[in-house]
Amino acid sequence: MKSEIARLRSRAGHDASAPALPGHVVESWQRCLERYNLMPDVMRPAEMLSYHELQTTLERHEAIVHLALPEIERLFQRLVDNEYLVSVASPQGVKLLFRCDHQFLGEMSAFGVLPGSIWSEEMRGTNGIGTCLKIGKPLSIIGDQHFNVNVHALTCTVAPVFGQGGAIESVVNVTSSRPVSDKTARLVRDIVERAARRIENKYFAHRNRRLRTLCLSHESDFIDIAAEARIAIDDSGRIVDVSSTAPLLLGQSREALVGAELGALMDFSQPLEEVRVARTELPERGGREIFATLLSEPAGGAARPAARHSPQAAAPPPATATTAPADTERLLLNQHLLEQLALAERMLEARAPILVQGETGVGKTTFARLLARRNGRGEGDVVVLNCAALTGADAALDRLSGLSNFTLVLDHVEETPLPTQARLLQLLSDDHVLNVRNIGLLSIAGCNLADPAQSGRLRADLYYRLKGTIIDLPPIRAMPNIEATIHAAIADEAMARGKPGLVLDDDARLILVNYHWPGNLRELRLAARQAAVLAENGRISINHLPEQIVNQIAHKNLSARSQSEASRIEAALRHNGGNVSETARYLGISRATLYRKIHIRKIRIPEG
Ligand SMILES: Nc1ncnc2c1ncn2[C@@H]1O[C@H](COP(=O)(O)OP(=O)(O)OP(=O)(O)O)[C@@H](O)[C@H]1O
Repeated sequence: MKSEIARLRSRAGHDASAPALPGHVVESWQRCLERYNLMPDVMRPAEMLSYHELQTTLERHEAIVHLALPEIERLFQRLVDNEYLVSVASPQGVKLLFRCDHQFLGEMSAFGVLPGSIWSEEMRGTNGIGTCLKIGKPLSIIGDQHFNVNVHALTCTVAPVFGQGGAIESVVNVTSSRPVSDKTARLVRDIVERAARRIENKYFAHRNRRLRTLCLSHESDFIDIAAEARIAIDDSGRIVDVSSTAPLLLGQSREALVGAELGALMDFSQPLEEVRVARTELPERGGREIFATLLSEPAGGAARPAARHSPQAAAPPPATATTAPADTERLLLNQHLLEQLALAERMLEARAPILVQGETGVGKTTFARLLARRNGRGEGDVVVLNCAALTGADAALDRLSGLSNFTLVLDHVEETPLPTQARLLQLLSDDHVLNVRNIGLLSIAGCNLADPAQSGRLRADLYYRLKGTIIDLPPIRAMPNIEATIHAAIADEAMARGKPGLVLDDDARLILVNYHWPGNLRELRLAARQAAVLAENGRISINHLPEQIVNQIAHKNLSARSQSEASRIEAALRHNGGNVSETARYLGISRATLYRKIHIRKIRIPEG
């Protein structure tokens, strides 16, 4: 074997005295030389999909792309300081999702690492994505383990995401062009693998959303979605689908598991639908404990098929309800938002009600719709009610009581008229009924309902019925990295107008960073749109920004960075008529802190 490797090394133009190669690299090199007839020093022209082909491919893989998006963002945020590029590839090796620091992008594109680039082993030789697709295992391809000498600077760590029947559905990949220590490589591999398992488990829940699915774990708290295995069961209690981790957890092959009776495999002491968590021990696994929890059930009870096509579920939506439109918005998914989304998704899956609250324009409705759409109950099964416009006797509420299997979004819940509050409470009070009818409950409030100043808008019993998990979406001015949010909004609007790579002049940037954004994301989006439309010669200057924003800030000395906070505080004080308490609340800081900042920065408090 040693001489074989040396022979391969010299045939592949590599240093024959270098450390031993892992087996998967040797086998891949063999394929490159003997099967694909590749030459190590000849790079074929970068194989790329056209823009149109990439869009079509993205649409084809829409479900997994959608589910992978938050994971990719999370991975990127974790690894960004180490200059990693994060991507998700299709089963054909096409980089579909792509997240990379823009400073690093030029360097990566020189290696042909771009959105839409194809990284099959046949075309590119040994590489993370291509070799993972061949062998179906997580792996790293480090530096000169790549077959082609032109990409020896890269280190790629990858993990497959498995779908139906154990086929690879996508590959999660992180790439760096910096030397990586063994310890870092191991850590990164663990992070990537866990991300792949989380995507896989979400995808499992999505594709089996019409079936009863069980979540299995060695831990009874089910906190770590990456450590869970999942199985889907049909009406007769037979296993019809298993996640890639199920064979390992249950000590049986996929082939043995699919088609088996759940009851013959595991003996739970209580019926699963009656308990939150059931426990069993498997003799095959040395009596090791396994915990199971019911993840989803088709509507109408355990042993019945989903009610999606039943006359009830197919009834037209109530008159004042709107079915949530397809989520076509290009969202700015920052770390905080992604974490909130992941938390809310998990809680909604566990049938806990969610209350989304925040100021105008922070994205509450968008968040709720995105969440409802992702909530394993299927696209289209979302009913949005504008509570401010409902009367207690509204026919929409009557019709609601006949529907099953959907996510109910209650918008402007703090403005619900009192008679409607009573009726809503009546409809939503029975937890058991909501579970059996498979109804997810999501409310949106334009204020903090727990705030003493706001409490009393809702009856206490209804508030506690809807409260569940609270998601507070922050205003832009309270975001830790306002600048990144602004740049992302500009880049997005620029892209949508076919003007990628627009640059913000320094003055324009300082104005946007210093502004306090009372209209939040709505206002930012519109300002970014105006700037992108009016920009000339690839630059956005002060003249391209909305005049009223410029007027509020322009008289400041914008060249001083320290002005950032001072101007934001001054603008916030003006916005609140000089009232310090209101302004402190508005900025999310204490009154004492605000006074201290006013004193240090010598800020003038405007007359009320
Ligand atoms: N995550 C996001 N990324 C980018 N833009 C967003 C995001 N969320 C919302 N927006 C933009 O902000 C606008 C307002 O969002 P949305 O209607 O969800 O806010 P809201 O908090 O419900 O506002 P209101 O309380 O006034 O109804 C949207 O039309 C969208 O353009």
